[in-house]
Amino acid sequence: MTDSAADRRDCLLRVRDLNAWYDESHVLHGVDLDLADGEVVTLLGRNGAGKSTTLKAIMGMLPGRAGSIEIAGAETIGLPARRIARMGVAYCPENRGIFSSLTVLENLLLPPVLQPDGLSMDDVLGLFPNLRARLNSQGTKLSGGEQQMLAIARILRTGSRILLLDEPTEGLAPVVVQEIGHILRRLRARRYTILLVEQNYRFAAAVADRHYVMANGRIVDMIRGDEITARQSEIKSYLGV
Ligand SMILES: Nc1ncnc2c1ncn2[C@@H]1O[C@H](COP(=O)(O)OP(=O)(O)OP(=O)(O)O)[C@@H](O)[C@H]1O
Repeated sequence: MTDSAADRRDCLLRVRDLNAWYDESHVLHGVDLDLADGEVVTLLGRNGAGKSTTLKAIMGMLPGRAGSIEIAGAETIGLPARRIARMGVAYCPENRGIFSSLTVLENLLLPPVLQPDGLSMDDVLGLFPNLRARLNSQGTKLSGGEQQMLAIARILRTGSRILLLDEPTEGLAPVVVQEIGHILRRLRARRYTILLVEQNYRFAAAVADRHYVMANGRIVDMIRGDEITARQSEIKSYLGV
């Protein structure tokens, strides 16, 4: 991986030799990855490869981590999650983290606005018109797709510009997956920088600029968006599909 001063300047998120542990269990073994400002990149890989752990480590949610994670040139490896959030990083967990006893509006208002360029409520609801119609519905009444949209919408208000999204399409019907894809393309057009964990490489191909493949806690390959068709059989074998 190149590492000149110019490359580092262009890099909004730069991860080097990232190691992570759950108690005694060593799960990440030297992850290296880069995201340029405005890039959408996926982490592909089989179950247990370390994709979710990579997102959690970048967000500062794992106490056991070592290596380097730079955000816009600032080292964050020793910082707690709340400080990393203030630097403009937001994490959307696989379980979506919607509070079922709160309404859509209350869920939307929950995370604090941390950066000046957070979207207004009107902007957010413009991106997610389904949510506008359901503002007073309780979290439990939402479909899986609506919950996913709410989880993404909620972090856009905070002003974060680096979005870490863990499997946003998991368990959703194909038509809803398409809607999520449409939203991610709109966020890309607005130059959000997105690192996305995905199992569905066809979906990944439609939304991302590049793809890192993970196995056994390491990045084992990088696939450019324009290579995905030519390298399809290789990708299938990486993913075991
Ligand atoms: N809270 C935890 N405590 C202990 N081990 C964990 C924990 N979470 C994940 N692991 C282990 O860490 C490894 C990496 O898991 P991770 O969730 O990052 O994989 P993944 O690539 O995201 O796959 P999946 O899609 O299955 O979540 C796996 O071996 C998993 O069993």
